[in-house]
Amino acid sequence: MALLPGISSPADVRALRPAQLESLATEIRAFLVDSVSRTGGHLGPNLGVVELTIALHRVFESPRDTIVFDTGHQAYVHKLLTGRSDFSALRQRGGLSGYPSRAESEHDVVENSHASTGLSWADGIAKANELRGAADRHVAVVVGDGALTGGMAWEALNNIAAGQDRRLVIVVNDNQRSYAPTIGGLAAHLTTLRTTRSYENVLAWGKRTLRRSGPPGRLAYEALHGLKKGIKDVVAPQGMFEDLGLKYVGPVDGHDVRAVEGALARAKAFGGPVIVHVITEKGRGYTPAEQDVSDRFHAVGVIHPETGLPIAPSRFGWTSVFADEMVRLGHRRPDLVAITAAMLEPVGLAPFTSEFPSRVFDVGIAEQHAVASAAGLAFGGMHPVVAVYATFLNRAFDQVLMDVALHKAGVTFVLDRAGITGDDGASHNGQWDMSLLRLVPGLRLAAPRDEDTLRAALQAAVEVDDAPTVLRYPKGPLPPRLPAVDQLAELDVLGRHDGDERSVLVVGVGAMAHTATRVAELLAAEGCTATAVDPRWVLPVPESLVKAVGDHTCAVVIEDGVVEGGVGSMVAQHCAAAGVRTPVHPVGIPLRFLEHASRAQLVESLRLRAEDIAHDALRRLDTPAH
Ligand SMILES: Cc1ncc(C[n+]2csc(CCOP(=O)(O)OP(=O)(O)O)c2C)c(N)n1
Ligand SMILES: CC(=O)[C@@H](O)[C@H](O)COP(=O)(O)O
Ligand SMILES: [Mg+2]
Repeated sequence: MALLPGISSPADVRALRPAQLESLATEIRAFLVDSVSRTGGHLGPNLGVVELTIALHRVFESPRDTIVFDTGHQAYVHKLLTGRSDFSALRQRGGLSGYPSRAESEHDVVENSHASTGLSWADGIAKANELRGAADRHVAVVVGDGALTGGMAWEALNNIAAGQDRRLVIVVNDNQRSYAPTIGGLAAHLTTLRTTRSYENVLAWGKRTLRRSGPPGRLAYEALHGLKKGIKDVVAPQGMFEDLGLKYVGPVDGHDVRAVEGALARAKAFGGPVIVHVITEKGRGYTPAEQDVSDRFHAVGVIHPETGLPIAPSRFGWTSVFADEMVRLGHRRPDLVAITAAMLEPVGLAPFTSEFPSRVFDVGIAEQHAVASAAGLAFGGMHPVVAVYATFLNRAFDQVLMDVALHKAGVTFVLDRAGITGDDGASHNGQWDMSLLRLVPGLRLAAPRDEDTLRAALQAAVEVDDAPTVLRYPKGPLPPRLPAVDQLAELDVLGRHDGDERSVLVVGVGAMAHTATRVAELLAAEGCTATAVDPRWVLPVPESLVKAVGDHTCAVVIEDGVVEGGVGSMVAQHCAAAGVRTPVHPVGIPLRFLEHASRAQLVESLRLRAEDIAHDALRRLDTPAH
């Protein structure tokens, strides 16, 4: 009889007999493949943590004990074991979030999908437990080998090691991958730890046989055991974790649910900070994922469950244009180098890597290091292009400001997934970059509207060697080309409609230029005079844009970013400073976190569709100024 339908809480998992656990794991894997192939999601990471998550909920008593997932994309099994079995609308409005969600369950804690913060959360929770007289409660945190390459993880480990009495179990989910194989010295160290598994097996044999063969055998075993410590130090210098004062348990086969349960129970019994090193396989148990060299089905769209092939082939998108133009520029500019933070394929640097393997640096999930090292590369005479998702640049703002801009370094930042992305939830929308980066002296930011303007912006950006330059573009397929019909200084005029005295300047930032063009048409249909323009470079605000605003009775600035401090607010500020009295209305994302939904649903609910913007503009125009 199927076990999964009978699981509605961790207590049900703990009530299972050990002999039932492998069957439960098999059922969960089948569920994940069947369900996630219909909705899309992080199939590979979750297939790799089935046994681990079962063991976690058998050893720790959530929510009395706290279980934290770093990045959280691997929490589907946790959701299944904590009473959430309807994955039919995963990552869709009204359905389960693709990450932990407190609104969904008392078992969920960290909703932030930015990697490498889990250990800090765990440190804080363990300190709070101690201070609130709940020191007997345990905190377990699952952190991937990729997330461990983030600097915050090491800041946290340093602090966790200082709390020797805090009940904190760090589960290193070592599947040797971020998207691609995890890079760096840490990955190498984890590898040496993994290779000691053979010594563990020899030692286990020694324990079983030698110790049963009387005093000589016991002596032999003790010698072997001492040798093992020596060997481990030689083969796998335990120092990194143990020198930090952290006990180390492992490596453990992460797909042997009883072995993981035993290791977690031992770690829990220590009563202090312990690392449990669990060896897992991303995509485990699903051949298309296991055979996916690129990223073991890290994140898939809707796929054929039998083959793993995508139902809808991915279309030529913004990322592909960047990828292509980078290669073209790379041939022309030997000083051009590229930096990725563990997302080489997703940001489009694979073609550049194929052509110029020595000129690409994958720094791991380490955006702050990526930016500061870019300042170093620029100092050394290179022109770095740092390619990250817009939302992940947030954590490297200080490095952009103080390491790049303060030193007038010619570094180009390419921000993919800028604006509303939607289904990955609140922390993945690239909505803050323009409001943040407007504060950086000397920084120049371009928001291309189509393929031609993206190529032109990248070409121009890499020519700037005395200031940071930034390009930002959205997720997904390219919109049609949108050629200018005229020019107003450096402003591309996209549409010009003569009408009555109500003259509206409609400014489209980046991909919103397409919306702006439509808004102008709708306003013209209502008799207004309407001009749609795209400044292309929006930071600093072009003077010609301020002048164009002054030539109209009102202006609307449409951007796929936070309105607070965004381009629209800057245009209004510059107009006020220039004595231009034309009212400027910023239109964009309000100052709040967006629930997970499709981009289209969020655009509609935020009234960012052309018809909504035109309607609101008309209402303002027809409302007498008080
Ligand atoms: C700060 C930040 N940068 C980049 C990402 C994108 N990202 C999401 S998951 C992931 C790889 C995580 O690897 P790992 O921690 O080993 O987890 P696994 O998927 O292997 O279980 C990356 C780079 C992110 N979530 N946060
Ligand atoms: C958690 C994670 O992997 C994210 O970075 C996200 O899933 C990216 O999704 P896209 O690459 O599809 O935008
Ligand atoms: Mg990993």
